[in-house]
Parts: sequence; C-alpha cells; structure tokens
Amino acid sequence: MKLALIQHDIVFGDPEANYRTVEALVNEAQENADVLVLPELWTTGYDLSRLESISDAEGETTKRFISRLAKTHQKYIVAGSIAKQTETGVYNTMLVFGPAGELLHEYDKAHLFRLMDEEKFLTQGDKSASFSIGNKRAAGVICYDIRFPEFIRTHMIHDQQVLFVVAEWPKARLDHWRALLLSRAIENQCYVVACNRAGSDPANEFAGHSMIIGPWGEVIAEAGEEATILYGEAVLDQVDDVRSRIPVFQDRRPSIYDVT
Ligand SMILES: NC(=O)CCC(=O)C(=O)O
Repeated sequence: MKLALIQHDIVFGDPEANYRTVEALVNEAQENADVLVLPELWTTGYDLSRLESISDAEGETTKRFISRLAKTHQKYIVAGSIAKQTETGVYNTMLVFGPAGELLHEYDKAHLFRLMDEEKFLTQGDKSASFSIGNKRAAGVICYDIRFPEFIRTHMIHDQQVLFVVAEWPKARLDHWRALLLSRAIENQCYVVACNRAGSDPANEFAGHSMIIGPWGEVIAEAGEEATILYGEAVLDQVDDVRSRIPVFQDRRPSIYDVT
C-alpha cells in the first residue's frame, strides 16, 4: 500500500480556498500513491463559532468533490474529516472514498476535545470506525480519539491491519502525539498512518510530524513541521508476521479486564 499523507496548512474558515489547495495537492500526490490521506477539519479548520455558515450540509459538497478526485485518479482517499451539518447537530466526520468514486465509510468523531471547545459546537458520534480498503481491514479515528486505547482496541481485534489517524494536533503536545501513535502501533501490532496539519490558526500552532509507523513500532516515515506531502509504503503482510511472533491477540484475557 503506497501512501501519501497531505500535511497542508489549512486556511481558517475558508472552505473554497481549502478545496483549491487540496485539489492541487491530490493531483500532485496521486502519481506516487494508492491511498491518499488528508488531515482533520480540512475544509474549515477550527473556526467552530462560524460552523452555522461554513459547515457542509450532510457533507454533500465535500463528498462530491472527493468522489470526483478519487474517480479521476482511481485512488483511495481517506479524506480526513470535515464539519458535517445535520438535523441532529454538526459532526466532525471522516470520509473514505474508493477508486470508483464510491463513498466507503463515514465516521463521526467519538471523543470531543474540550481544550479546543469541540463540545460547545460539535456533537459526538457513536458509529464504528472500521472499514475495508480492497480486501484489507482498517480503522480510522480522529485526533483526540488516539488517547483512548480501549476504543482503538475494539477496532483492531477483527484482523484490522492499519489504523488511519487524521488530526489537527498542536505543537505544544508533539511529544504526546508521537508517544501515543507509537504505543497504538506497538500494542495493536498494526500500521499507524497519521496525517496532521501544518501551520497555525488564531489559537494554536500545529505540530505537523505526520507519521507512518510499522507493526513493530518502527518509524517508516515522518514529516517535519512544515507543509509537505509525506510518502511511504505499508507492507501489510508484515502485520501477520509480528502478530505470530508475539501473539498478543491470542494472549488477551478480556474476561479479567474491567474498563467500565
Ligand atoms: N483536534 C484534537 O482532537 C486535538 C487533540 C489534542 O491536541 C490532544 O492533546 O489530545
């Protein structure tokens, strides 16, 4: 699986500008990738107080836009997340498209991050984060979700081999970002493909440092702080090798774990 992680600087509260940037970057990145990944809330950034006017009704505009790009280039696109307006509230929603332009998966961020006021403007979701890319099982979560190992584990126990993470993770906690991603990869013996944004908004400077980590915890590729496209490859058969070397999934004893 050849990957391209589009770590760009999001224009605050300006979906049209962000569509233009993402189209150019997808056109560039697709030449060297099978799967392209975008960051969290890439159409609006964290301009949460204006979501009434700038969020996407049912995600329809973004769905049409990404579907067209996926179909034109015949690639998978893990299209980060967007602010999706619905009758029950605005959700922070991940979209995944296949190479025929088909919507494969939609996931609403389950854990809202109070430090960035998400709970004041967004509604939390409770859908599954698991999906398939071709015949490979995967899961995809959004930023703060990576602080909940029990949530990630429930999405890795059915033979999922890769965990996608899309984020707007601030520079102030870069060390947490790296440690949490490495831990999720090592404990779940899976690839972690994590796309963060670059740049800043009125409240935060963001960390960049998108990462591709292998199932043994090895860093396959890591970006710096600046806007860039990070390329790398995931050899998914290696997941089975690692899981047979240290059979963590067979050795689990869920009957003695009380996480309630
Ligand atoms: N956008 C987010 O969910 C940020 C999460 C974060 O910064 C954290 O420390 O957790």
